[in-house]
Amino acid sequence: MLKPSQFTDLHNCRYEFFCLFVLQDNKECFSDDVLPNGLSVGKGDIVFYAPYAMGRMERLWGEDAIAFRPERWLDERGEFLPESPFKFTAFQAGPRICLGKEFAYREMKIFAAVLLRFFVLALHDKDASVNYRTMITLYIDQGLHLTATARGIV
Ligand code: HEM
Repeated sequence: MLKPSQFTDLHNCRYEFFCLFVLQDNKECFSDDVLPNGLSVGKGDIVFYAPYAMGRMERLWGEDAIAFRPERWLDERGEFLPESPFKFTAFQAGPRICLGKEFAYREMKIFAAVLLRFFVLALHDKDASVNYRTMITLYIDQGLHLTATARGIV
């Protein structure tokens, strides 16, 4: 059985993953407007934003922005500290924020908890380089080959 702290760990990992590996999205302007940085946009303009780039910006996340460091989502007591969805944009923000966000997190945690409860996973080839293909959705080039060994059930 996973302890609550391990669920927190899974939650941090999800955040860290989505912060680094969501590519891009776009919006169409409903009316003429001015963005917070002073840029004017007109009705019908399409505005693209790039969570992939935002997730790597040191200005937003600090000097170690590029590092996979799930602890960054914890406060000093080790409790999960959610970030503004306008900064952590994987699920977007505002009235059209992803309706399935919590469902998606729950689903991923249950899947990971069950998988890790029954199997130990190890890289098939520890020396192989792991790269992703830059496409609309990111996936691992050539796949990530793992060896799954059943855990002894206690
Ligand atoms: C990792 C998984 C997911 C990611 C990264 C994700 C991300 C997003 C993003 C970026 C949007 C666009 C929001 C906008 O246009 O401002 C969105 C919309 C939406 N998502 Fe998700 N989503 C995920 C999973 C799910 C799941 C599992 C469901 C349903 C069970 C779901 C339901 C929706 C719905 C209904 C909308 C439209 C909301 C609206 O336009 O009002 N999503 N999602």
